[in-house]
Amino acid sequence: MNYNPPSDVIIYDTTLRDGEQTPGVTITTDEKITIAEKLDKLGVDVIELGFPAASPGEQETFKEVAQLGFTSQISGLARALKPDIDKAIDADADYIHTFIGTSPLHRDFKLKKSKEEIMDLAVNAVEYIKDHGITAEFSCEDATRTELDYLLDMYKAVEDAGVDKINVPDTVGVTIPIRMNELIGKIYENVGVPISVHCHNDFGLAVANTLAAIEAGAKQAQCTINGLGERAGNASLEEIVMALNKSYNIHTNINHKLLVNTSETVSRITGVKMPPNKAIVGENAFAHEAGIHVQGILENSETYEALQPEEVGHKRRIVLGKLTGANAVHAKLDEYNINLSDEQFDQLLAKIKSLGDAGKVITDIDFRSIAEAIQGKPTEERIKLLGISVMTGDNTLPTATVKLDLDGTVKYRAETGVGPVDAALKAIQSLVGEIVNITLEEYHIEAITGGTNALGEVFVIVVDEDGNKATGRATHEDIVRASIDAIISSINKLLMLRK
Ligand SMILES: CC(=O)SCCNC(=O)CCNC(=O)[C@H](O)C(C)(C)COP(=O)(O)OP(=O)(O)OC[C@H]1O[C@@H](n2cnc3c(N)ncnc32)[C@H](O)[C@@H]1OP(=O)(O)O
Ligand SMILES: CC(C)C(=O)C(=O)O
Repeated sequence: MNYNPPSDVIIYDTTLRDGEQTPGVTITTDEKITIAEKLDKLGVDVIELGFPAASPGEQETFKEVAQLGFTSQISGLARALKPDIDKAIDADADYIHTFIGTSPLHRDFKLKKSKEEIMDLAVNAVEYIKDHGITAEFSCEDATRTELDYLLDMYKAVEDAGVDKINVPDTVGVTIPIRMNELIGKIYENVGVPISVHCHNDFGLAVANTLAAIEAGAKQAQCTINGLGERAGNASLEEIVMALNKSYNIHTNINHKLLVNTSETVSRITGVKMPPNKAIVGENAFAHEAGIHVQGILENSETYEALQPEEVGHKRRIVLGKLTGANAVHAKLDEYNINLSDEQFDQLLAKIKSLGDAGKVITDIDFRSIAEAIQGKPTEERIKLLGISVMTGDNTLPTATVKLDLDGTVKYRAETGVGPVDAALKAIQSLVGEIVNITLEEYHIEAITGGTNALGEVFVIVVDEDGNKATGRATHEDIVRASIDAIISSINKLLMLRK
């Protein structure tokens, strides 16, 4: 095994190029600017902004963003063809990443060119970039499926042509860490310029392969925020950077505290939601439910956390459910300054367990309202439903009129929506907007008896502008009414916080 890790690693972010190749994702100029600003603040060394030859619009966007004067270098991808490189130069790229497929599959089926022809294209491309005084990075596309001798010859040829950095892509994510380590070790022995890697995640090994390459001497990691990219994506920037920091003590210029915020921005703009269990940035990355874990965390968070949430701009969450233990409940009661007798405490723990057994979600606000109900405190309802009327049908715009008692004042609002429930929700949102801004995070409806007069049970989770969540549940023969009752009950719980 090769072990020549550098003391610091260059982060080359390709969220705006390979990340934009995520099926279904397109990023407008303004959105590219927003993401590029975040990446620049995050401290990435190079931003691969796009492929200027792809279209006039892509070239214009590239030019606009490249002129914003970021600290990060701005790179453009180009085939090993002069017209592509010219488009990148005309778009003001200060760095050009050029590439050509080198594996037998790419040579014979895609490019239909000999090894020599491909080498000539690569050398000419690098020389052309360097003649323009621009930083040149060169990739042998599908490097991990290319014959080793030919691969080394290619990299040596572009080194002679003056390339600044070579990149080793595992284009279809087929390699494994030990092979990546061997490959980079061989390139490191034979080529003098800094080595970069670009790993795809087809077998879930992109980050492991990137780290294996760095162990063998790679100086740069190409990666994306949230692991976005073609097919199963690329190596995730946040995972690489934190593994380098924590497990290898290798420095990057990344400001770790901005990782979660950057991830959220990219997720919102691209519409690609992170699974809750995504490392570093997922909603559950620092969430704990099991009683034994929570007790450990409360004593010393390192018992069950490899890093502190604050280090990456995240927050720790203690989640309540059937696996909750007494220590967690004590901690929550302390947090909310609620004093219970031993008997009340046992009732509360039993209630949490029974809700958990029934598969119910228990937010912190639900917890507070259950604890206060056990204390015998009357639940204050700042919002009361006084009446609703809905109009819907084939040729009618669904409309709902809602009449509420809001802190003692009677208010009405009519709104339209895609259906009566949507219209009613909009009317409620607008009525309560002066005291709380709510969004509906989850909505489920279930028929709990049979027939057309079945009882419908509606379950909702609403979120306020500070991210506080409350659940609401209501049952009624009329599903519009059940929906409104559930939403109002959840808003009343949220408003408890503002007492
Ligand atoms: C692994 C990666 O992620 S690679 C980057 C992928 N990104 C993109 O493809 C960017 C978006 N692409 C596009 O807009 C278009 O494909 C363009 C503008 C680049 C090219 O469009 P077209 O000229 O219409 O060609 P098309 O896409 O159909 O085919 C690609 C051509 O480039 C050739 N080619 C592919 N890669 C390279 C390369 N690195 N260097 C030189 N030629 C190449 C192919 O052999 C094919 O040649 P042909 O036109 O003689 O058949
Ligand atoms: C252009 C190269 C680096 C690429 O995206 C790949 O091979 O996956």
